[in-house]
Amino acid sequence: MTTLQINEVAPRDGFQSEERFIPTEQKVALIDALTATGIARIEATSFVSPKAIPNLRDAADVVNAIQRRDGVEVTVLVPNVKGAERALACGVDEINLVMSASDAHGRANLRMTPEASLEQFASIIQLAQGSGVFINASLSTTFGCPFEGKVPDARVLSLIEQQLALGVEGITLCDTTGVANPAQVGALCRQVLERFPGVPFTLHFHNTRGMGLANALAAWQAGILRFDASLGGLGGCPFAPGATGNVCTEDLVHMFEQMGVATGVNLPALLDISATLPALIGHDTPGQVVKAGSADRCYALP
Ligand SMILES: CC(C)(COP(=O)([O-])OP(=O)([O-])OC[C@H]1O[C@@H](n2cnc3c(N)ncnc32)[C@H](O)[C@@H]1OP(=O)([O-])[O-])[C@@H](O)C(=O)NCCC(=O)NCCSC(=O)C[C@@](C)(O)CC(=O)[O-]
Repeated sequence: MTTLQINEVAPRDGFQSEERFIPTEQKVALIDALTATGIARIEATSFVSPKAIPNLRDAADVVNAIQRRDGVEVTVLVPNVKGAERALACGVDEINLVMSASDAHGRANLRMTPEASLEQFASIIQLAQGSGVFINASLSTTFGCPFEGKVPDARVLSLIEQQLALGVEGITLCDTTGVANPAQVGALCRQVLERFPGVPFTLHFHNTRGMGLANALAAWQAGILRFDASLGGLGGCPFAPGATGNVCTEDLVHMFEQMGVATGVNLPALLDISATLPALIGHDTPGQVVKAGSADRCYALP
């Protein structure tokens, strides 16, 4: 059976909305620990406006300081050409472009409509030509928008088609505010896999309404093998009202491993790192397995 690919996004999606600044060396230490657990990819930071996201103002310092490990790709979130120039200067493995499927979230988050984002993508792909950097694109509000409600599948499919036509190589479908349900996820995943064979699709869920793991399961049952997830369940887009944490990495890994689906990730190591998060960020995390222990945990008789 194919091993799943887990993309750890806590250093980006998780830290972007934390109130207190996490010192650069602590970010680097966390990333270095995470890349030793068997994850396929780490979203180390984002190259965005430091005024908009002060906690990631040290993006270049983080990318330049982390250890590079064979088999673990370093990706960074990029919204525009300025971000791409900064990312390319650091020698990342992947650029994860971001745009929204809905106009209103696009404007709130990126000050761009989807059409304007696609124009940025075209310039960035030109800029990255010959660099060997993989171009992924994350599509926010794929399953619904906090301002506009349901986003029609036809719009999502059309935007995917336009991204691919520009030269985007991989696509992440994002449930920004945790509105997706497993039936909806299964149906859309089957559609994209059938319509765009060979394109690596990743699913990015937020657990805002407790449907994150169920949605990941539905996506896997439809044939998806790549998942974004965030250590401790941290995360959330600061420009999407009501957004809360991503599906928790250790809970996701635990679920799949318990089902006999290989993730390649060392769960005990991940849990050890997750247990250090509250001290790092100054508050508890929503992760569950770190508190309850693995399902095969047995207690001593009273
Ligand atoms: C949207 C923009 C780019 C508009 O940037 P803008 O159009 O330049 O307008 P602005 O007024 O916001 O710009 C403010 C300042 O930032 C500068 N700037 C502009 N871009 C960059 C850059 N790349 N790197 C460094 N600096 C930049 C820009 O030059 C300007 O500098 P000033 O003239 O004031 O000195 C900016 O406002 C921004 O970066 N916002 C942050 C967006 C963000 O990080 N959102 C959260 C991440 S997306 C997310 O969480 C969703 C996701 C991916 O997880 C999936 C999901 O669940 O949906």
